[in-house]
Order: sequence, then C-alpha cells, then structure tokens
Amino acid sequence: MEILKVQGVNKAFGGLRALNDVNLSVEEGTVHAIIGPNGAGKSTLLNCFVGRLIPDTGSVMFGNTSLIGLKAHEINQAGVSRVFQTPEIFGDLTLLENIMIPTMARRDGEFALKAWGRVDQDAEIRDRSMHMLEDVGLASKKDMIAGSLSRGDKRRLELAMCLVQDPKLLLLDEPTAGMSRADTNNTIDLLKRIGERGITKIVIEHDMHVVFSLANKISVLAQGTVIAEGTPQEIKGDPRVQEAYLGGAHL
Ligand SMILES: Nc1ncnc2c1ncn2[C@@H]1O[C@H](COP(=O)(O)OP(=O)(O)OP(=O)(O)O)[C@@H](O)[C@H]1O
Repeated sequence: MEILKVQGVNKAFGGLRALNDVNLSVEEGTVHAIIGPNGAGKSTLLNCFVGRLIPDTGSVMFGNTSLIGLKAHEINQAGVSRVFQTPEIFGDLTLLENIMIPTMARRDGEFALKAWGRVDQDAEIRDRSMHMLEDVGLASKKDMIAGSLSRGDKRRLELAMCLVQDPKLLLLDEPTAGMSRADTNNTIDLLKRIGERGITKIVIEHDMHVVFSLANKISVLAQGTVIAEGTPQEIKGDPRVQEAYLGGAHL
C-alpha cells in the first residue's frame, strides 16, 4: 500500500526550476532512498513534505491527507517525522531530559513549558524515555549533557526523539553525514532495527554504502527531474544514473 504519493510537483526559485514535474510513490514499510548529485533538488523535495516549502503546482498525499499547506507541527502530528542534517536537540539538557520532552508531547498532545516541573516526577514518561534510550544504545549516557555528545551520538539522540513520537513515516536527511565509518555502520544497524517496527523511511543520502545497505527502492533526481527509479540492483546498472554522477563514473 502507498503511504506517500507525490504527483506533478514543480518548484522554482526565481528563474531556477529546482523541481520539475516530480512524481514519487512510496510503499508502506519500505526504505525509499532519494539520491542525486549536489543541487539536484533532494532537500527541496523533502521540504515540500514537511511544510517548509509549498510546491508551485502538484500534490503530496500522505495516505488520504494532503500535506500541501499544512503547518510543520500539523504534519508531525499526522505521523511524519524528520531527522535533520544538523541535529535539533536541546544542547543544555541531559539526554534523558531531551527524550522526555517529545515523549510527554506525544502522550499529552503538546508539551507545555509549565509542565517541565512535573515531568521529572512522571514515572511513565521516565520509563518510556529510558526504554527509548536503551533502544538506540544511549542508556549509559542518560545523564550526560546532550551538547557534549559526539556527532554520531547527537544524531542517534535526535532519531530517538523522533521515534518516541511513533511516526508512520520517517524522513532522514543524510543520516550519516560527517560520521566515521564505525558510526555510519552503527547507524545502518540502528536503522535496520527500526525497520523491523514497520516504520516507512525516506532517506536522502550521498553515501552509496548506506543507500545500498538500506534501500528497497531508489529514486534518482538530477536537475530537479526523476531520471531513474528502481531496486538498488537496477539503479547500479542504469547508464543514465552513471551519467548523472560525474559524467559516467561507476557507483
Ligand atoms: N531557498 C532557495 N532559494 C533559491 N535557490 C534555492 C533555494 N533552495 C534551493 N535552491 C536551489 O535549488 C537547487 C536544488 O537545491 P537542493 O538543496 O534541493 O539540492 P540537493 O539535491 O538537496 O543538494 P545537496 O545534495 O547539495 O544538498 C539548487 O540549485 C539550489 O541552489
């Protein structure tokens, strides 16, 4: 079953056509990678899914819900979460406190700052948050200040903050950018484990090791147009894709 359907999306910035009649169909429970050279339009497309940009024309359907014109928090409440290139965490708080905020927001509808005094005594929120930290392998660091974490751990924390909200669709914008090979492999393992929960994922990624390790389907964007689509094997052998990447270099 389709969870996200993008039809005829166009987006221009002045005279630049960043997205040119983009169509995309994402199947529930799969990992769908969007790849393409720098400036191909990948982030612009993702921004159209989360309320940061409104396409000039076209539709973006999440199940039966049109995402066009919804505010970012409304899209989030509908079940779409996004992990950013730069982790959006509370640098001055501990890891446990970082997770408790979205955990409480999920349970109570939204997080009110005045609730902060009580959150610490809330055993249910604390337990759920600890479980989440265990799931992503950060339980032993629960009392550390989040700002002091390594880049890989910050991204893991942000992922955990998304996962406690039980998203149906998770958007990952270069989840391993700037990570060491060891951290990258840990992240691949973690994302595979999340896959077992049935969460659909859209991944934008430059690292082909990550793409080919995770993706069930790949869409290739070049100059705002989807030039190829298929399984990792199909994409690897597609001459149009080789051409788009550095004029014929092998993936
Ligand atoms: N807000 C904006 N205003 C003007 N031009 C923009 C804006 N955002 C993106 N662009 C342009 O649109 C094109 C697509 O950019 P986009 O960031 O979506 O590409 P990308 O595939 O995500 O690239 P990268 O892999 O380098 O992140 C580029 O030419 C970019 O310069």
